[in-house]
Amino acid sequence: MGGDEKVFTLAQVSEHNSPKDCWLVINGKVYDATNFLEDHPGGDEVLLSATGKDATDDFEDVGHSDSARDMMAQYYVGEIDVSTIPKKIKYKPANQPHYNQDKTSEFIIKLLQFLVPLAILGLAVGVHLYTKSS
Ligand code: HEM
Repeated sequence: MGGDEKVFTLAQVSEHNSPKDCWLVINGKVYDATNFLEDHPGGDEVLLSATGKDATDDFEDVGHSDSARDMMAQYYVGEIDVSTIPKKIKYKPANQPHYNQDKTSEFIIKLLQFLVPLAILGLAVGVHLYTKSS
């Protein structure tokens, strides 16, 4: 590129957010998809809802084909000033309480699962022997 490409801010791109004027930001580039809206195999609604933001993730999530990527060149209008795109908020999971670290209760349950049937069996044998002898 000769360095003469237009650089738009996200605010400028965001103004083009209607079916008659639809611009998209994908992989740092700005596309005027207005004439493509009707022909887009994924429908015009997804494209319109992808305006006013960095649509890279939405675009990539679909897993567009190489031919779809080749088509993009004809809609290219310039670059996005990346400093105007809000930084992605990384999801940071809250510190989870380390539950059940104490394995003692688990061990006692296992022990009981073994001992209780044994005790019942022992009791049954005891009762049997007792009733037989008396
Ligand atoms: C200028 C930009 C775009 C072009 C040239 C384009 C082109 C295409 C093409 C050719 C297909 C057919 C399947 C394929 O070949 O991969 C397609 C499908 C699709 N596109 Fe796009 N697309 C663009 C942007 C977007 C964006 C930003 C989104 C999401 C917000 C999107 C969502 C979809 C969906 C949901 C499908 C349908 C997938 C399916 O039903 O199998 N596209 N697109």
